[in-house]
Amino acid sequence: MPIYRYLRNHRILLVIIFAISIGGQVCENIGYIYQGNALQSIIKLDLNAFIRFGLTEVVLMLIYFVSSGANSIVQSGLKQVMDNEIRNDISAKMESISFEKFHSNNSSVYTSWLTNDINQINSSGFSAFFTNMSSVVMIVVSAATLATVSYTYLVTLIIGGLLIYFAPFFFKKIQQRSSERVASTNSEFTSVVNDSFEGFNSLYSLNALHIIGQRIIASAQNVKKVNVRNSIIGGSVNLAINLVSLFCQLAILGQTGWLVYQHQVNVGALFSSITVASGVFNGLIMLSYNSSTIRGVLPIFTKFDQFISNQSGHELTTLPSDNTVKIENLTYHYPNGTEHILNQFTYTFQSGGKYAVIGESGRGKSTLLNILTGRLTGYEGSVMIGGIEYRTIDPLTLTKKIVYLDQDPYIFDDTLRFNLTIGREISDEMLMEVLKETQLESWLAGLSEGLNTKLTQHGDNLSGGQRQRIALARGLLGHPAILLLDEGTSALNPVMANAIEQMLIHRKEMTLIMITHHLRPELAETLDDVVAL
Ligand SMILES: Nc1ncnc2c1ncn2[C@@H]1O[C@H](COP(=O)(O)OP(=O)(O)OP(=O)(O)O)[C@@H](O)[C@H]1O
Repeated sequence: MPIYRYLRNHRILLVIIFAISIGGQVCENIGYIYQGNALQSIIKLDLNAFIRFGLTEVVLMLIYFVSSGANSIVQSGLKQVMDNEIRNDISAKMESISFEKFHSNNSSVYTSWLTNDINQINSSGFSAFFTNMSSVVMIVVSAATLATVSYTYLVTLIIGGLLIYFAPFFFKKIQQRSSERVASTNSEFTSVVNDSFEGFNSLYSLNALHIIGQRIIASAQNVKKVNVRNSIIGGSVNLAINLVSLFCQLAILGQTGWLVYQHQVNVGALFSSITVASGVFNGLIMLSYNSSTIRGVLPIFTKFDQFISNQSGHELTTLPSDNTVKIENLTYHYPNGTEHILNQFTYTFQSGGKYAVIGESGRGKSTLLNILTGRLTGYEGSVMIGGIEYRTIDPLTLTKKIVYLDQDPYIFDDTLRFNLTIGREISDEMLMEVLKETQLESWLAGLSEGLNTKLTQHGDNLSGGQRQRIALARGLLGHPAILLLDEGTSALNPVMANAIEQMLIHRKEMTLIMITHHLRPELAETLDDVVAL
């Protein structure tokens, strides 16, 4: 089972938790025996023995409470560690995910994985495992305690135990389906909430902010419905187990009554036996219930594993020095679309050449750049860099050479420095140089905290032109061999746009392919070619 993958990494802590559980449980059970002895003493009117047995029981119970408390502290720390291990595993796989694979889900789905799903694994997986561990200890220690009173109890315990443990297996499939429904509805809900808030600006201008509440409430109703259904299923399983347990406890009561009647045990032992026997059955109920809860989190792991395992099998991770991009008979159609885009397009972009791509809206300009950057892979025809077919190259390797700046560059909720370096080691001198090239120098001079100025997510505290230039600056800092610009200067005034375009054109080694809707004559003159789609 996948949760054991994570538990196995912490064997020593698990042994400690197990040992504390056994110690605590032994104390609790001996405590019950002393309680029975105290009762028996008072029946015989032996006050001294009653106090002695009573006090011993109190001490034993205190030890049990302290050990339980200590155990839950250790368990809670360990659960957090394991939650983070799962998050790390998913994040690590994201480092090599293909562009298409990532976009096969809405980004809020990943948010839901790392929040809702991990919370569910924590509460229904790891917590249930620890409860199971103490249940097993409770069952074994309590059964052993009962056996010291009479071996005949063991027969009833074994039959009852099997019935209680296996009762939920009748509900296994229905429970699994219900838990899959809960996980997918939770992720849909996160997606709707995200989408509604992301659309705030558009809804605000349309005076339709009430739509946010409407969509969220409609989706929340679904969450409620599947959770209620899930609780009904869980409740039915519990009811079945509790009925079996009640039957078994009655059997133990009858058996104990018979032993007392036969003078084989005294009234004190009868009292302890019934208390300890209820411990066995409670342990069995918890074991059975939690085992089915653990099975319920399996679909979450299956979902993670399926997503993670279907990575692309491209082998090539180094590229030739020749950066000529040769396209032959290229046609693409989106998996969810019907039309053929770029019908049999053939063209060669020379290494170091400067190109503009023009064409009416919808002709496939952005699609072409997405293919050239390796983001879209399922094309027909051939695309080669330095004579090597793209299909044989790992798409992430292509991004080492090719930088693509799309129409909507993302600004992180972090400093200007981070937004430029993205964690790369780059000197301040180099940052200043690129800021000068992208005409951001005078803007930087006005920032009180300079490179350490905080930018907000999506760059809400920036103009469209500033966002474009920051994105261009961080792209140039990667020293791309090929720069693909999708309307990269559209938000700039013509003077600034011209200055930046000329700076890019003067980078001799770099191939520049830029989509533009407004090809100014002075730009067209300086280009090697204008590709019309
Ligand atoms: N993710 C997608 N799924 C399905 N169809 C898409 C997708 N993206 C684009 N298309 C379709 O592909 C066609 C080409 O789109 P593309 O964005 O490449 O055109 P474009 O020439 O860049 O347009 P624009 O100048 O308006 O940006 C369009 O008909 C568009 O509807």
